[in-house]
Amino acid sequence: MPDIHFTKGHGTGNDFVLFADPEGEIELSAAQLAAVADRRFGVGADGIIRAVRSANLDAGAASLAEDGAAEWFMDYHNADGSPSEMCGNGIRVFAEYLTSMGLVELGPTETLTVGTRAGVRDLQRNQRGFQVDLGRWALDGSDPLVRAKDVAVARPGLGINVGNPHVVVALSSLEELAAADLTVIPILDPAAPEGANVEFVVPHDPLVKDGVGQITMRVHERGSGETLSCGTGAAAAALATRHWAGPSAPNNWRVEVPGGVLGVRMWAAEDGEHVSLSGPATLVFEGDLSV
Ligand SMILES: N[C@@H](CCC[C@H](N)C(=O)O)C(=O)O
Repeated sequence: MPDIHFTKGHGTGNDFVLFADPEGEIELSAAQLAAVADRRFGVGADGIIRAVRSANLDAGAASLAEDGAAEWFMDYHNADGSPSEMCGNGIRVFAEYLTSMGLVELGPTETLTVGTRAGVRDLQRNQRGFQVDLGRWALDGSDPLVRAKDVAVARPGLGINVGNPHVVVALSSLEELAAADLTVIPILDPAAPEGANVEFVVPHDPLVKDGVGQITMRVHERGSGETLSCGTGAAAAALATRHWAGPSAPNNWRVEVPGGVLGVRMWAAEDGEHVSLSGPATLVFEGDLSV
């Protein structure tokens, strides 16, 4: 039964339990992770993040750290104990955690490279908190019909991968968005074999203000249920809205989520178009638990 010193943090209300396991000695089962994330019987969180040195990952995971390019690996699990490839809010909070715990030193203009199951990701501090390059994105062609409880008719969804899988659905008004019951898992047709995070988005009218696209979204996260924010989901929602809006749509987006505001930017890199996410990263308290 390991004793774990943890830190609780959040990014726009998407909250995490973080702990350091530099040597890679702590393997928690899905049931143990879910018990920590439980909001009544545990610490409570949307996700659990273990900080492990890439050099100490087991052989399978080590390939994901891309030959040690990143000193630290973000081992991310959802509230139900399932692993995910990537977490856009979590990786910013992870960067804040590593720096504030003195596990890495990061100058104001330096880049921190973090290993994830989706590959390595680069972060820098900015005026919002941290910016992370989520890398190349792709339409995944899944495009299921999506039915959410208390949304009158099934809607067409756009499947987008930003390191992890998303389906984005447009709703017509903020009233309709508020009425959706996202405590119930939205039904996808066809079903996604690996599951998907589902974002419901309302484009603002006018869509663009001062050159920046404006949307509001809510999300049902795979493995965690409705959360106050999802960073990769915000990126997917902005990408989907730009796709629907056509060629004149901007590359900078302001995404309102129930827990705050995130910034999304699409930009041309040597290997194709990347998408970046900016937002706050806040550490709240520390504690000890026996798992
Ligand atoms: N909240 C995260 C996404 C966490 C993982 C997701 N639930 C999945 O299973 O892919 C974010 O901020 O991106």
